[in-house]
Amino acid sequence: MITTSWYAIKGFLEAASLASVFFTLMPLIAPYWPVRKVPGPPTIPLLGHIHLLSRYGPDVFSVLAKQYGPVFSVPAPILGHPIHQRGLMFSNGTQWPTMRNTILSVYQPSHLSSLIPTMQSIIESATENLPTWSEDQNEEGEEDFIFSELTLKIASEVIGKASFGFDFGLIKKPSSEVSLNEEDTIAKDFVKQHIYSTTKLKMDLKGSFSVILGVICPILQQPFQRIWERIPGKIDWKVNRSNHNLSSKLDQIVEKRAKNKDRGTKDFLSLVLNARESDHERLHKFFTPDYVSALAYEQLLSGAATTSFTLSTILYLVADHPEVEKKLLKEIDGFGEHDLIPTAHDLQHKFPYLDQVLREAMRYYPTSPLIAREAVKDVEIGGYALPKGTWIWMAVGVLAQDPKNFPEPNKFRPERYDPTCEEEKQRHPYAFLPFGIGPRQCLGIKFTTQEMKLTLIHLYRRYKFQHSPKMERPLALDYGIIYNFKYGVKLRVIKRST
Ligand code: HEM
Repeated sequence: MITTSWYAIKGFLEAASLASVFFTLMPLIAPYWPVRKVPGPPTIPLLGHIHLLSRYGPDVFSVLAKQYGPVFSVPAPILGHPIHQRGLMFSNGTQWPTMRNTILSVYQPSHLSSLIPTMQSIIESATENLPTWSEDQNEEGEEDFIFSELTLKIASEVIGKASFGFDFGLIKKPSSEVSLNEEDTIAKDFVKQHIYSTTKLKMDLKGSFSVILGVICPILQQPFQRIWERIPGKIDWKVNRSNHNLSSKLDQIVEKRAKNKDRGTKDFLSLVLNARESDHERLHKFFTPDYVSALAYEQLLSGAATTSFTLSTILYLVADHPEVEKKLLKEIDGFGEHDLIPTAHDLQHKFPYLDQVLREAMRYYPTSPLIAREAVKDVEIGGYALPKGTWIWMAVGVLAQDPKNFPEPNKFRPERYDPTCEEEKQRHPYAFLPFGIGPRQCLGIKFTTQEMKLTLIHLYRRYKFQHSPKMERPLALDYGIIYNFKYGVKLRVIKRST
């Protein structure tokens, strides 16, 4: 049976691979692409449907957000590709406001603060035995550590607990603590399949003939894909099989949880299932089992790689800026004894410099360099006439490099976010958009900020970090729907004496 979750998963993989193929092929295709003129002064050349408004500065975004926010929806088709529209990320927007309001409770401060012990225990288990390096160690015996792999495990495990209520088993525990029931085993197989789909298979997809064809001639992609899916060994066949496995595991998880009436309210999946079983008939209609699977899976898709990427870039950047490291360690040490776990209130108010470091790292390496909207009717924005169906790609990454808003944009300087400094006061309010903007802004902002701060405080209380000699410069990135590291962030871990 074809399920919504299947579509959401497939959609994500295809969108991600299409985006990376797009970035690779665009410079080659651009000169031959028919350029369409939009009527109305001043004219913007549209490259097919692709349109980078960022060139025109943040003012366009403010118009978008203030006047037209509600008429924009996340585009279902990326590059004209018929991705299914019901998955959350790819939702066409008609049902989404109801969904968003319902699941918003999961992201409320009271629920988030109750997640601190869970997050903290995952962070502690994951980081207790890091391979450390000391100055007197010779180069032969040096330990290099691919930090981005660790942060991905932490971020996935946190989502596993917070969203699915499972221990995904990505972080090793003493064998005496491990006892697997049937649900744990399904959860482990599920996350293994997820990692395979979003890493190895996604990379393979760049070599998929149907995906490349989809970029050049979207109309031909589906028919070709259908043929390739039937030929064992072809990439489309592998993707199809992997999607099927992933989808059936996810459906099993949801089915088992739905049967469990003592599920409680601790994780996202249980909360959504409780909402479905509540008295609201409308919610019952919306939250079909397939939709619940897609929603839960999207937590993993949108929350793990993004958080992991940002955490790793912070460690990478701070390791390269001793003056930032010194200031940060002073703030963290000044908070209190090293075993004092900060509360949600502490995290929000007592680490202002850590806040600035986080923001500057997200400006320097934004996880989502592009955010898309589709005009659902003809609109005029900032004097530009955009016909219905136009895709508007907000290039957050380009904005974040604009020297008008970020003087010396190539410098990593967290102090630029100090609320008392002129640069911060004068900056355009929409110049910094790492979490998007408007009614479809990231739902996980508070969740991820809490998780990242807890992780960084725990790490910097115990360790300092240096770039490994094997760390490439500049950092090599893979371009897709979100950025990723080409070769990982390789660091040396140095135990702190205090
Ligand atoms: C550093 C970490 C993260 C970054 C940089 C990030 C960034 C983003 C961005 C740019 C968007 C699109 C917003 C727009 O179109 O205006 C988004 C959407 C979303 N994010 Fe995040 N995100 C992060 C972590 C998380 C986490 C941890 C979760 C969940 C636990 C999450 C859940 C979501 C959801 C559900 C959406 C879709 C919202 C909608 O369509 O209405 N994100 N995120």
